[in-house]
Amino acid sequence: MIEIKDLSKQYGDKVIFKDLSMTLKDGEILAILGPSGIGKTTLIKTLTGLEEAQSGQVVVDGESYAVSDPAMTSQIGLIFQDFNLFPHLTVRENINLAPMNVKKVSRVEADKKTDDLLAKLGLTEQADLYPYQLSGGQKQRVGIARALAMDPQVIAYDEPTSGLDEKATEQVVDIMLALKKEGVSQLVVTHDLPFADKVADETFDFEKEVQK
Ligand SMILES: Nc1ncnc2c1ncn2[C@@H]1O[C@H](COP(=O)(O)OP(=O)(O)OP(=O)(O)O)[C@@H](O)[C@H]1O
Repeated sequence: MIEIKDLSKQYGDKVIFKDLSMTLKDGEILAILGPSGIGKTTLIKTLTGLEEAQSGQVVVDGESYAVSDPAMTSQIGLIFQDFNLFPHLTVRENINLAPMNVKKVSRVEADKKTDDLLAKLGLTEQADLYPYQLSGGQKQRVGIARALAMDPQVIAYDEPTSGLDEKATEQVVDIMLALKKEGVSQLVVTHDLPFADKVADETFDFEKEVQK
């Protein structure tokens, strides 16, 4: 279980959210809903260490961390809205990169895990292609494989269906539900309500819950 407690973030004088708290249960999909510009992406960025919060704690399985503690942020795998794949690396190299560079896993071991993830996500044939050779849905799935390669406690998605057609959106739904079956906890920022309806166990309405 992940508990986010009293998280506050401002950019300069502008308060984005104050004393925000939420709980993500094991194996649950929590959808964070709210209008554009309200601070959903900022929340995901503070939880993954891309933005510093003013204050807040995150309790992971009973252990409490300051929100910016890399020991916590490294447990959350982020899937970016615009995929953020490295354009000069193949699909395989994109997925292998963090396990090899950060976790110091051998290439043989990294390749083995990457092959498993590619098979699971229906990307085996794309292993040696570059991002520009992929569809939007395939790029999204590479982003998911890249996050999963680091064995995170939680997967966080920022608007995973934006720019995807219906079929690619359905594939994201299927992947998220399959990961849920495996017990992966997932956090998803979205303003795609039909999509949220399909995947979410719980919703967090930013507008209602967040004080400024
Ligand atoms: N680096 C920054 N410096 C200053 N203000 C910022 C910065 N990043 C975001 N903001 C502001 O913070 C607010 C929240 O932005 P955020 O991107 O988190 O919204 P959002 O809810 O994710 O919106 P969207 O659904 O459009 O992505 C916005 O008013 C935005 O202008």
